[in-house]
Amino acid sequence: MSEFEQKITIIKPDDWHVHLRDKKILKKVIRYTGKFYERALIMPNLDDPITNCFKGISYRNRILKSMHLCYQFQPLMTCYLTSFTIPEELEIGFFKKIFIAAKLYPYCSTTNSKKGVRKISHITHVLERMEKIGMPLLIHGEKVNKHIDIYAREAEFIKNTLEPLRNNFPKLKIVLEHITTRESVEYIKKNGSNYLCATITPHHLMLNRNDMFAGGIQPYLYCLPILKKNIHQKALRQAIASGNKHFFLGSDTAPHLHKNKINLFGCAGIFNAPSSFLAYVTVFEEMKALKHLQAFCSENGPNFYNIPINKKTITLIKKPCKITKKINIGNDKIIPFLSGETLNWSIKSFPE
Ligand SMILES: NC(=O)N[C@@H](CC(=O)O)C(=O)O
Ligand SMILES: [Zn+2]
Ligand SMILES: [Zn+2]
Repeated sequence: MSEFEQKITIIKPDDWHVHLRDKKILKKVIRYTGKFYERALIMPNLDDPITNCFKGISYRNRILKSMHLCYQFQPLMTCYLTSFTIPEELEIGFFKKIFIAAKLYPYCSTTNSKKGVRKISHITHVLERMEKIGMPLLIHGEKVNKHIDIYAREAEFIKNTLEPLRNNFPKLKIVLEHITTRESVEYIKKNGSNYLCATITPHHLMLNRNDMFAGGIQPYLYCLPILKKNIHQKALRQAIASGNKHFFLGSDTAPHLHKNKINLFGCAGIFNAPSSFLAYVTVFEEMKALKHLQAFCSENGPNFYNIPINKKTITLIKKPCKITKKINIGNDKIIPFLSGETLNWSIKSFPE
């Protein structure tokens, strides 16, 4: 694939980190993931988190019922770990293909993580079982307490939590979700394997913390882990441009209603489903690394999760594409990442 190409066809991508929420929001946002992605790994942090098989099955059914005819994708479910998670429940969920992974939210680290895990020692038996059965552990990797600087949470987590966890469970498959720092990139470059990979979001590739304060505070760019300094953004961009197969696509599309974004104590999360794929393409092109686009979007993820690579393809053409300005939801709205902006690439054809 040359850098001057006007048309690119790649294997249809999957999104390995998606928040769809529920009810009204689910119904409105779901089509945007279906427009670009063949499969999506659904995060379990609903207001009432998905903590067992029963909740996993009913949430998947609600997702399938909300699916738009033209824009279908396969939802792959995850289970939310708490201090009360029962290893047998996870094992049944994994073998019955209800869940393909379990998610670790450190207590109070992000949206809906109040039922998260306070100490790794509380889930030792769960992790032992996951290691034994080959069930991947997905991690929101931030160590949060009032003494740790918000910009240092991810590095502290790697040092104080992830390192010991990997030493104790060397055969546990782990995805460090939405990495944001140079230290994390280095860590994955050094230790990445079939047991350790990381996802990277389009907003952490395109933005740094200056953008959050450009022309006044920008609540729509507030997400967790928070946007970091430009040196970290640069390291993330170089990581994907290097073609290292231990990084893959996880958009962390995280819709929140406008009123909750601009509120006092506004919520963290960026809804990027309408723009995520085209944003990734833009960054790969800027980095002159389009030859690695397909592996990042469509191969490295399934290889890690041990599932087949998609058969369908998606074709991009070099034609301006304007990103949806807003999505109305009742009397409120959700504003997407890159709302109203024009990107250089459009989708040419949707696979049958
Ligand atoms: N990324 C975010 O800022 N928010 C996510 C949760 C998460 O992925 O940490 C959300 O659910 O809103
Ligand atoms: Zn997270
Ligand atoms: Zn997320």
